[in-house]
Amino acid sequence: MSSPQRRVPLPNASYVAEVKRTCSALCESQKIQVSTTAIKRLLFSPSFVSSFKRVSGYHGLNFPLNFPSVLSEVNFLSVLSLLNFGSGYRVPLHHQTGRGAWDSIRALMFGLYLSSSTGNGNLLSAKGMQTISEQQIADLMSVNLYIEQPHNEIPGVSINTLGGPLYDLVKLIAATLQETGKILEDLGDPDLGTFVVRSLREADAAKHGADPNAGVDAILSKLVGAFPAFRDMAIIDNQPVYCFKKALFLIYAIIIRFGIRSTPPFPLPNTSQIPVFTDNVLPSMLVHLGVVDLSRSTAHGLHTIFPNAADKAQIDSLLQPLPKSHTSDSEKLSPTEGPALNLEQAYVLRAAALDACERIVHVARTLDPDSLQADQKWIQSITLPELDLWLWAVAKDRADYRTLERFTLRDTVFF
Ligand SMILES: Nc1nc2c(c(CN[C@H]3C=C[C@H](O)[C@@H]3O)cn2[C@@H]2O[C@H](COP(=O)(O)O)[C@@H](O)[C@H]2O)c(=O)[nH]1
Repeated sequence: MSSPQRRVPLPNASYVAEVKRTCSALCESQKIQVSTTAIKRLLFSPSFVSSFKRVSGYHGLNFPLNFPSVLSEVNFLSVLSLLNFGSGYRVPLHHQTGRGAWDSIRALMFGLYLSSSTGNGNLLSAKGMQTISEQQIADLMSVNLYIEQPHNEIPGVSINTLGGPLYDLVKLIAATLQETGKILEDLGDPDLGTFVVRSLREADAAKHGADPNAGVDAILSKLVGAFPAFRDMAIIDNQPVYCFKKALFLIYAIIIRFGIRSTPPFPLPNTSQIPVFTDNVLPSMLVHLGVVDLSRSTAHGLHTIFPNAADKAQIDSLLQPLPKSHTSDSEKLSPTEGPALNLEQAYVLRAAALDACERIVHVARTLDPDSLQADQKWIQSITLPELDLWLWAVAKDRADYRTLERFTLRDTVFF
């Protein structure tokens, strides 16, 4: 069988348009349904209305680190985005460290940054990224790379050997750092931040016409063109699909941090139409909240993966407001493993989530203003990144949401 990720052509110049078009087309050909009724049920639900502003307002990208320069912070955010994967290892990570994928990668980034400032050489430079060992990564993430296995010859005796899912994750991280560091070095760039700042400047210089996505297109094409770890795309049933979650996240992280300044240190692209950063959380939540309907999507067996998802009573209960006794910290249950998918299934679901978010924002924007009460008017102006953050963060915000299963895919560096 040919790999879905081999021989995928890069999009033509309109990266953003191609992301949106290919995700929508795949959603449609896979018979995934997103109805306006289901979208409105979410938008006007007590859960959404009562938590949207609070939950989508905290982006969590202000790090308590004393960056010596703007470039150093851009580099930090860029490498963080490069490593923003590992969702398939959430359960073993929680089991060993009490943290999920995102918090584990953040811990790793802190560790790499802080050890770089103690005279060990800059581990976040192109050269440094190539020197980091698997053991160093494991230590900084507080994961144990050894598993106990029964001794081959001596019954009753077990030995510790390298292995297990977290060893696989650490290998993926090490390989991603090494590969990216090597490419940067070959390009003559001292670090990823330098590459990103140059791309921002070149995107600005090349800006022409009225296309609001021209800037994001230009930066995406540079990141995706240069680094395999950003080439988040596949061919599913002969259709190309482009998600580019980490590259889009990187661009938006820069906007969040530097867009608030009256004079940003470098030109920033227009991100008003930036697609959501589609991972495993977004599609899983949209299925549980009754927006993405998989019941007719039989080609890749998606109709069976979340058996309770179409249960009306469950959807109704999830759309109720957060019960007072169940605030975020009251219960930190260890998550349970959701359905393990293959690459094709995962791309179809991620594409569906990306397209569903486009539709949600479109429905919100086109609500009849006369039908809205004064305290509902804000719904019309929700943005894609706010919706992304709400879906991602609300999944951790309520005890009942925390128990909802997310699908998993291991062995990927894309989400
Ligand atoms: N769509 C979307 N996906 C996101 C994020 C983030 C980071 N969010 C923080 C950073 C900026 C935001 O403003 C948030 O404060 C991580 N992930 C994905 O989740 C995956 C699961 O992780 P966990 O549940 O920990 O195991 C992780 O591998 C990664 O693929 C996001 O924002 N949107």
